[in-house]
Amino acid sequence: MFSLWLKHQCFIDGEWCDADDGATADIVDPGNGERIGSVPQMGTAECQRAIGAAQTALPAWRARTADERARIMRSFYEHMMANQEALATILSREQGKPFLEAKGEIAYAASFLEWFAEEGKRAYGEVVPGHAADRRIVTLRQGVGVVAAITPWNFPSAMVTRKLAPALAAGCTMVLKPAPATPYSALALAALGEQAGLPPGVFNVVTGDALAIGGEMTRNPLVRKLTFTGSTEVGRLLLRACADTVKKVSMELGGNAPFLVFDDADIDAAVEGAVVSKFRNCGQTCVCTNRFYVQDTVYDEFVAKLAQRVSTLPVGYGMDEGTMIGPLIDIAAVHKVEAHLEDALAGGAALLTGGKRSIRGENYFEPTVVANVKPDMKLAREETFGPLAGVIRFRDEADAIALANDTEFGLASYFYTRDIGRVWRVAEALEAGIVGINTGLISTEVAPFGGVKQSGLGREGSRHGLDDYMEIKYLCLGV
Ligand SMILES: NC(=O)C1=CN([C@@H]2O[C@H](COP(=O)(O)OP(=O)(O)OC[C@H]3O[C@@H](n4cnc5c(N)ncnc54)[C@H](OP(=O)(O)O)[C@@H]3O)[C@@H](O)[C@H]2O)C=CC1
Ligand SMILES: O=C(O)CCCC(=O)O
Repeated sequence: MFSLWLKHQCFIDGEWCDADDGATADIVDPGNGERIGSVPQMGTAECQRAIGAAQTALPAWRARTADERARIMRSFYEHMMANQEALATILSREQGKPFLEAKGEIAYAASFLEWFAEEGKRAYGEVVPGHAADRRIVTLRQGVGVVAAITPWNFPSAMVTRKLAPALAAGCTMVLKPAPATPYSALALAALGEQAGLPPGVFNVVTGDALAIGGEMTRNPLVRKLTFTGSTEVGRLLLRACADTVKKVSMELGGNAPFLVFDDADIDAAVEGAVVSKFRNCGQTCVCTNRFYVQDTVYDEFVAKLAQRVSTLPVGYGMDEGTMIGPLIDIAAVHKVEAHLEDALAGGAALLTGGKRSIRGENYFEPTVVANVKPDMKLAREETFGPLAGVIRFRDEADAIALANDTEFGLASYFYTRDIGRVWRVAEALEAGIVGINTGLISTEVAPFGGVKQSGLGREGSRHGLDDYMEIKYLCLGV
């Protein structure tokens, strides 16, 4: 079953194909260094063909009723769930996350198809009271057209469907460039979409050179929207590149999530929430907590309990039973964690648990907790994207809010308190698109996911996620 969905070719206009020059790139399991296989290393010409195919497929896909599209999407969802274990195996092997987490990601990824299949049926327009007795005003919501998508390696399945599902529901067609480290989950989705009945050209996947493919996607006037998840740095480049053809854009960029623990919080619950929000996917999630702030009076209790809990998290290969912390994606990611830890320790932080590479292999790093962290240390200023938790003290509510907002990012934030007045005050004051209150897990297909400040533009998931793939047209009727 694993190999059935392991596709080593790209998918353009309903055909499985190689790069024009036959070039390929090897894909390696980050957990054991084994070569899984190789995929085409495509460039400008192949991407241009994929965009052409998406443009050709657009009129017929757009002309179908929402219900016809929904039936195919529902079948796509069912194919995913029927193959959940095989897809999770591919995901865990190419990305490294524990198999159970990978299974969870497949269900999460599939949920977008199910949810948007239904939401597409509710893409209502409106009748606006006219401005003159002989005029009638009506709005239509129409799909934006051909969409280009660039997705990251940390959620190789869910970040695809979170973009693909609303696009399909809106009547759009898509060309996807998955991250070079994790193409197999995306290629498996192309195969499942084909089985579910997506017509040729509606969903195309090209793997290969980021600059060549990204360049074509941003330059080509047929592409009417670019949707991207990745770093803020690359997001800025893509935004600039889209300016010449004035594309609609969605940007899910970097985060620097604060996690506040007030003195009235349930500390044990806060520790559990902290572990979930920090160590999910080995800390490689844009909504992972990056900075913990704990009120003076409960600081010692919180750090002691957190360190104790973190020291019990089993590190191991993703496919091994019981693993909760898998490998990082590559050695560069390990170096980033080490640099942040070194900077903190040099500045006087105290290591409570972890602090070194694991004996499991070179991409493995022990889950780590450091106390006495200062707000100006690297681990609190930059996204670590790894299993390193640094804990900072705060005095009072105003202090906590000021510290939390002292960043150019604004994606997720979390806080624990049992004071209902504080719940409202802090939730309103935090500069973030997402606020987890007494929970460390905020992701679901039904809620609008996205950031403020330099964490991005637009929302994914929920009814707002459909809007990002639609344009409003208004009709002015003389009667
Ligand atoms: N918001 C999020 O979910 C994510 C945030 N990050 C953050 O970014 C840091 C770096 O991770 P990284 O994987 O390098 O993320 P990047 O943002 O660099 O890459 C994300 C995707 O964009 C592609 N890309 C890069 N440059 C271009 C370009 N000029 N045109 C088109 N596509 C491009 C990459 O391909 P290629 O690799 O071939 O360059 C990859 O597929 C992480 O440590 C983390 O802090 C990373 C991943 C996800
Ligand atoms: O952008 C990311 O890092 C993926 C977020 C996964 C989620 O929805 O929680």
